[in-house]
Amino acid sequence: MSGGAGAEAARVTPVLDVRGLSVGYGGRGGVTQVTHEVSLTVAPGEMLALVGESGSGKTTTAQAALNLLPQGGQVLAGSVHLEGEDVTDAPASRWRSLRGRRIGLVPQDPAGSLDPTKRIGDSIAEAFRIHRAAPRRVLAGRVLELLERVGLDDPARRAKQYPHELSGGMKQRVLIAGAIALGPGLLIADEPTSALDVTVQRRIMELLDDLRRESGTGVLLVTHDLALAGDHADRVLVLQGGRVQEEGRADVVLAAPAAEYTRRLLADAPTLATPVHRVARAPEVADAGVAPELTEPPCWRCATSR
Ligand SMILES: Nc1ncnc2c1ncn2[C@@H]1O[C@H](COP(=O)(O)OP(=O)(O)OP(=O)(O)O)[C@@H](O)[C@H]1O
Repeated sequence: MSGGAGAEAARVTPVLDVRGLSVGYGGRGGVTQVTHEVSLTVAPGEMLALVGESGSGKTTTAQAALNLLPQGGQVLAGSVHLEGEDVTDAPASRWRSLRGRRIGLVPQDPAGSLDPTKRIGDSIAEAFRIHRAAPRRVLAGRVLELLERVGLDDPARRAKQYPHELSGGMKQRVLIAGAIALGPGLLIADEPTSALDVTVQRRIMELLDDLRRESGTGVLLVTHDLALAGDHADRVLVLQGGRVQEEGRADVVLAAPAAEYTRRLLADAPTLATPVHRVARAPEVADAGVAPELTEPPCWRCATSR
């Protein structure tokens, strides 16, 4: 776990405040409710992990917070506040402005999320262009700064490359660069590392940790991976069948879960048996092209088993 926003964070306005959110899917034939009065907050600089088995409502909750529910999805009750602004019923035009500027999205599939016909630099510049957020003369420099910020070596060369010339981890770094381009207060990361191998996965999570520490960006992490949540999130919120089962500090909930459902999830989580975060790093092999970096994070699992 890292970040340490904790109690201090509770006193400031959350970057995301979801209250009593119920979502359903359907049409004329009727609506099936899939989440039930879910409430959560993400403070500046904090990472909250939404965990739960497949179908528990993690993605639906994150999509509702972004106002990006798929067709047929509808908010049945509840509210969403972004940095104190009630955006529950905000019009589409307001949401277009909020996404990118105030909320960044880190997608699950880096390979499928970049335009294969666009150079990396142009993809990142797109965020500035859409929001008219940087004059043309400074755009190239801003793109290079971002590529450097997310740990890519030789930013000038990377900016000219196409997605197929980059590894999966590097593509995810590019997408993170695009997501943070306009300095949003909140990043929503839905299984951001599930398509990556373990070593690269860990370095991407460390990058997210660094960004939130340096910029105070809050992160809502959607993951089915309890080990990942335990190693990186400040707090976890456990969903089952669209209902909150428990919520609390990640180290506390995962070391001593109060809910029977969380105990079962932990018992069924094979990765918890192996401290994957302690796997020896071989960045030059697994994540070539990424600048060397980072120190060893503290380990809640080792601490609790000592
Ligand atoms: N587009 C959709 N249309 C109808 N039902 C949907 C749709 N998307 C999700 N659901 C339903 O909503 C419920 C919650 O799904 P959701 O994808 O939010 O769960 P999840 O916890 O993110 O699962 P996973 O980890 O598999 O992504 C499930 O019952 C699912 O079948």
